[in-house]
Amino acid sequence: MSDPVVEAKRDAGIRAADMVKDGMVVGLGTGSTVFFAMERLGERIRSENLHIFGVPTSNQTAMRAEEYGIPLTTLTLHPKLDLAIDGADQVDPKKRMIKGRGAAHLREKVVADAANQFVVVIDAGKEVAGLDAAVPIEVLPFAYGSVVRRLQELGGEPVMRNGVKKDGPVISDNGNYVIDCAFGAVADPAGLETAINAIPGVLGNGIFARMTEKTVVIVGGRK
Ligand SMILES: O=C(CO)[C@H](O)[C@H](O)COP(=O)(O)O
Repeated sequence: MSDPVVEAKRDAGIRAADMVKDGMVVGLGTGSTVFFAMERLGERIRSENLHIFGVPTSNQTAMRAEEYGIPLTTLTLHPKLDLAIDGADQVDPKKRMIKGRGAAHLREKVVADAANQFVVVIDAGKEVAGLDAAVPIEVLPFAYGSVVRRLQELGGEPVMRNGVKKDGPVISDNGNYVIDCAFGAVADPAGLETAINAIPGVLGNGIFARMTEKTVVIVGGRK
């Protein structure tokens, strides 16, 4: 029997991939929903002779792109992208979101920022009335202790993200630590995004509250 959440993710991914036009340069996010979009892009490359390039946001996405036959490029060669496709962990009615379950949010935000349009693919379970998930924060290992103290001063409860099947901290694709910091209900997502980023040693955080105008949310299974 098919899983309705998986089918919703597949539907969202396919619909996002079908927004891609010949000649586009596309940001490729990270996560199970984006991988459905990438699988579909690979099929379109073969069946329609679609010519596109992708910019991957993680090592895992780069490996999937190879598997699906999506040619890759870099932000150095293509600093402006036509669109970026990515998943999210929570999305509110104003299209503000929390990302970073996969610890790829730093590169995901860089790639989303570079794109003319940000296409977010989710299942309905990701929709929330207000953001309240712990915020993933990528941190320079040298600054870990002082960043923890600053996050506590902001009212957060920072927890080091530890590995699964690996002892000790998760090391991001960029060689840094990841802190998950709960703030309860986030009343001002844009303000909190800015306040966290202002802490020396923070490299990026998973609140995406400043690109809502160019964001399109596709909820799988819903037209
Ligand atoms: O932010 C992310 C990775 O850092 C993912 O896009 C987010 O966690 C959604 O993943 P999935 O599509 O597997 O539910």
